[in-house]
Amino acid sequence: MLHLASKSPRRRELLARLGVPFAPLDVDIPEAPLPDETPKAYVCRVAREKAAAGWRLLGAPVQDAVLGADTEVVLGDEVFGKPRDADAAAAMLRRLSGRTHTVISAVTLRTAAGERQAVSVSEVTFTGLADADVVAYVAGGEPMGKAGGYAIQGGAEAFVAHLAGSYSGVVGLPLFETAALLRAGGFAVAGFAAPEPRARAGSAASPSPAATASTG
Ligand SMILES: Cc1cn([C@H]2C[C@H](O)[C@@H](COP(=O)(O)OP(=O)(O)OP(=O)(O)O)O2)c(=O)[nH]c1=O
Repeated sequence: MLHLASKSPRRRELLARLGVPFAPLDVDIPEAPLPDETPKAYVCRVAREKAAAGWRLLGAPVQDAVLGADTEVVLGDEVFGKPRDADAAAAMLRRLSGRTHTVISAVTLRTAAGERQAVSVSEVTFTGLADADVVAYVAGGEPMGKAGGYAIQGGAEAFVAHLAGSYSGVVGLPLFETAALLRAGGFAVAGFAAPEPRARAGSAASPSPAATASTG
C-alpha cells in the first residue's frame, strides 16, 4: 500500500492522477533551513523527513511505501516559505513581480529497502504586478498555505509570463518524477505498462538507504 505523508490537498489531487491507490497520512515537520544549507538541499531534506515521519508513524511497515514531498519558491538564494499572514504574502508577491524565480519540488519514496528521491526545478517568470493587483490577489485569500504566496493552479496563473520546467512541480508534486519513483518501486502507474511481476521484489533489493535519483 502506498501512503502520502502530506496534508496538502493539491498533493493528494495530483497523486490521484497517477492512478496508484494511496492513503493520506498527516505528518508535521518543522520547516526552516539550517545555517549554510542550500535551497535545494533544504527542500530535499524536508521531503526526506516527511517520508521518514510517515514511515515511523506507520511503524516501519515491511510491505508499504511512503511518499513525502516539499516545494519551495526561491528568489536568488532566498527561500520563500508559506506566508504567515496577508502582509507577508503581499511582500513576497511584490518581490516576485516582474522577475524570474525558481520553484524546487523534491519527492521521496520510502520503502523497507531504503529511499529514492527525485527533484524538479522550474523557472517561473512573473509579469510586473501593480500594487493594486497584489492587494486584490491577497484579499482573495489564495496565497495562504502556498509557498511564495501564490497558486499557479489558481488566479496566479495569469501572472506567469513564462514557465520552464514542471507545472505539477510548481503546484506541489512533480508528476514526471513521482511516476518514475513509483515505477521504480514496482507500482503500476496510469499511462504506463504494468510492471513485470518480479519488478517490485527486485526493486526492493536495489536502492541503498540513501539512493538518490535527481532530475531537472
Ligand atoms: C508555488 C505554489 C505552491 N503551492 C503549494 C504546494 C504546497 O502545498 C505548498 C508548499 O508547502 P509545503 O511545505 O511543500 O507543503 P504543505 O505544508 O502545504 O503540505 P505537506 O507538508 O503536508 O505536504 O505550496 C501551490 O499550491 N501552488 C503554487 O503555485
